[in-house]
Amino acid sequence: SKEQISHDEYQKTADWLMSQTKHRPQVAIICGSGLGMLADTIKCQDSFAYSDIPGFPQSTVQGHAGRLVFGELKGKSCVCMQGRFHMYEGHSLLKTTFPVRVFKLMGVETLIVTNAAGALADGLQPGDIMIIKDHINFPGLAGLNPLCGPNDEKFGPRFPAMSGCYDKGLRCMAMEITKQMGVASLVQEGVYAMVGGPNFETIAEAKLLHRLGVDAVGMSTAPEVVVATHCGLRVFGLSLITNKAVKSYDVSDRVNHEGVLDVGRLHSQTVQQLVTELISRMEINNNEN
Ligand SMILES: Nc1nc2ncn(CCNC(CO)CO)c2c(=O)[nH]1
Repeated sequence: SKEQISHDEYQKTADWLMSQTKHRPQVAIICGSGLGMLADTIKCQDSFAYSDIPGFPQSTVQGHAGRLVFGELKGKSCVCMQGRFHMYEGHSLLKTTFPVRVFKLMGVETLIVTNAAGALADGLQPGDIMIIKDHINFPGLAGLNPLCGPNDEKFGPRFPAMSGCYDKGLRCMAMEITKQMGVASLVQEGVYAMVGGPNFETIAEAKLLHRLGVDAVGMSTAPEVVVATHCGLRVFGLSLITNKAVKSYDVSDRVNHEGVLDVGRLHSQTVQQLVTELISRMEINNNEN
């Protein structure tokens, strides 16, 4: 039978975390492959290994630490996932998106997701940043969706709309920040596609995705954004482009994870600066929860 996670299980994890830290985060950040050092810039940290958090899945991918870091970034209370969960690890989509609902129950209002992705658009090069304008959730289109099963009305509606799920205001703010950082030439908006993985896509699959209007491809992010949108979080997403997807049979290039992590480490500074500046500028509703 289909795995279900009860509201109480989310609540239990949220309550445990709120008993362990005084921080009440307004912003949650999910760090993608090689981008975990963003968490290291958080001030007054309280951090927890995923293995110590009741109900949390375990990270198994190189480049994904497995720590939940609470603290302050530019005066804003944040929680950062140093290491995310992927469908290809064998986690159910309920497990990969479990933290999002826990963040919601802790009072988080904005989710920032980052990932490493392969470029399909010709104008995107390794080291570039793609601000996610929208996504295509291929597993979700085939019914691999974290919202499948009974709907929990306490989180959101049975049939949630997804149009405009990547907040326009935050996207405009981010574009403005990249101009002021002097890196606007490395940044563009685009469509992100999630594929299941763990294998990288074939040449025919890369050509198909490109033909379908996809700009960057990865193996994460869409499920977390679907769950975040369902429960009313504001979402901002970006992809660090770590390599170009192979779209031609004439080349012998092959993508590998080590290369993905190398580019991630090389360019994590720019991602970190952009995300930190975005957090410092975003208005936060100081409504008491
Ligand atoms: N061509 C291509 N290049 C990529 N660079 C990063 N990713 C995202 C997947 N990241 C995995 C493997 O590095 C780890 O989560 C991809 C991808 O899916 N395809």
